[in-house]
Amino acid sequence: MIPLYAYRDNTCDPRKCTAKKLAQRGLARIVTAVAKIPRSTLLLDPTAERAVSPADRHLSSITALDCSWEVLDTGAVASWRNRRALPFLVAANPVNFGRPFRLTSVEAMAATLYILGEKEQARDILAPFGWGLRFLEVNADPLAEYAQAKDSAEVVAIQALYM
Ligand SMILES: C[S@@+](CC[C@H](N)C(=O)[O-])C[C@H]1O[C@@H](n2cnc3c(N)ncnc32)[C@H](O)[C@@H]1O
Repeated sequence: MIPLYAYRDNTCDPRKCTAKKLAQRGLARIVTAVAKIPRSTLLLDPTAERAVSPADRHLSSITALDCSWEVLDTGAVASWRNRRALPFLVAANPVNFGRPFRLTSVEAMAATLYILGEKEQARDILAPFGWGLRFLEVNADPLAEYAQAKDSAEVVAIQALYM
């Protein structure tokens, strides 16, 4: 099991916040200050240059930046070493259904867990959401391929086949 964190700045609607729901169930831990984000974590940053890949298996935890897309500013975490973007995957959540790359925090964390080989944990965190397991169904083919890749470069090459 890989520990999950979400940095929350309270800019997203708390009623729809997927990270908050995970924390309420003990499936993730919320941090409210950038300085409290573990330095060794795999930080989910859509603007990062490197893609998540099985080569990240050694990293100690996964952290999502759980804020509104409108205010997402990754400048404050630019110095974190292990920032990663997810490769092409489509959202299954009702707000952005079918939209590539724009995932909720729980979808992003589940995709990362799946690529790192923690498939059961990925299912466990998606299960509390009505649409959650649909995310794994609609992305079954790319997720299976990304999980077999050697490194970030191979993940990026596979992603090109889906775009
Ligand atoms: C912008 S927040 C939106 C949170 C949303 N309100 C919720 O309740 O889940 C989504 C976060 O998930 C992660 N994420 C989503 N899509 C991603 C992608 N394509 N690559 C890397 N991280 C991603 C990032 O940490 C991003 O900041």
